[in-house]
Amino acid sequence: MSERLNELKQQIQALSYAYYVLDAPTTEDNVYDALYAELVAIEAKHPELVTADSPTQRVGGIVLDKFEKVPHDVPMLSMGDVFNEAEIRQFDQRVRKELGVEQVSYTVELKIDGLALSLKYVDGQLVQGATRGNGTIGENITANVRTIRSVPLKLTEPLTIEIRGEAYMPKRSFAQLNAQREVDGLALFANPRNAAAGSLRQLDTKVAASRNLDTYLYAVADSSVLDVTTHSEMLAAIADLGCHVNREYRVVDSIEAVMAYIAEWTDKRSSLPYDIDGIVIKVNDFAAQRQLGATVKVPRWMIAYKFPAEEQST
Ligand SMILES: NC(=O)c1cnc(N)c2cc(Br)sc12
Repeated sequence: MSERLNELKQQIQALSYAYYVLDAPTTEDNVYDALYAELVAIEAKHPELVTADSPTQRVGGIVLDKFEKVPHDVPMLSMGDVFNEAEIRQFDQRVRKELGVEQVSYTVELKIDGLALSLKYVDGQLVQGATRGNGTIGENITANVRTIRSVPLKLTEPLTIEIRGEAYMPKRSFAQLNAQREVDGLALFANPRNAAAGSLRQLDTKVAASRNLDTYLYAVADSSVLDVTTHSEMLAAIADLGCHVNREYRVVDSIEAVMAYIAEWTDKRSSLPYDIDGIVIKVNDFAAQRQLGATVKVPRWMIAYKFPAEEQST
């Protein structure tokens, strides 16, 4: 029986990964539903065989009375914002001067307009999900994070690692949620970011599970756990571990190429199924990042170019 149970868990996990992480469903919903129903039935008969990484354990039906505070051993820093080309060029000049080089490789990424998230794994098992909080103390929202289908409950490797990123609500989920709140006479959320934050701060996990949240993961608290020397290699490594990584990142070798990427996504951002509020520009090489270091509040090797505030439609 436990053999069939493990087979079902692997099959369901593979289908769920394809659907929620690769955004490429490989089977009809009814096939998934039948496998899931069989797993639920076997676990109901053999509760001793239920494991924390079973797909049935995502919505625990837990109602907390509060969120406990948890420390971030490695502070979750924010980043400096820039608003125009001149400031981007100043960043590039400072970086090349401090590194003593003519040319620097940058990783450019979409800045997801969501809520910063920390995911701690021990031997590959998800043991804690937390908010950024003030950067050194966050809130333990593990029960809610487990309900996000793109968050792996178990990594493909038994690593002990802290992976960070953004939880967000897709635009379509936001529109559906506000439409239902309108019908129910409830206050509407102002934007998907507030809706995602409000959903993850729900004490009732069933509510969080109903909000169709998603994640894009883009950092590791201690990259020495992985055999990587650059940010782009790290992104590929956490994608291989089963994390949802945004595919639009690029490695570029000039600030001109950074500008071109910004121009491209300034035009295309409204067509994305999720909100972005800027472009993140990072020195790609980890040794160079260490050489540049950080101020008390922000790293000196990355900046966020923020899009101009959108005209509010009247
Ligand atoms: N890809 C990234 O690095 C990224 C994307 N979206 C965000 N909201 C943030 C925030 C920080 Br801090 S980094 C980052």
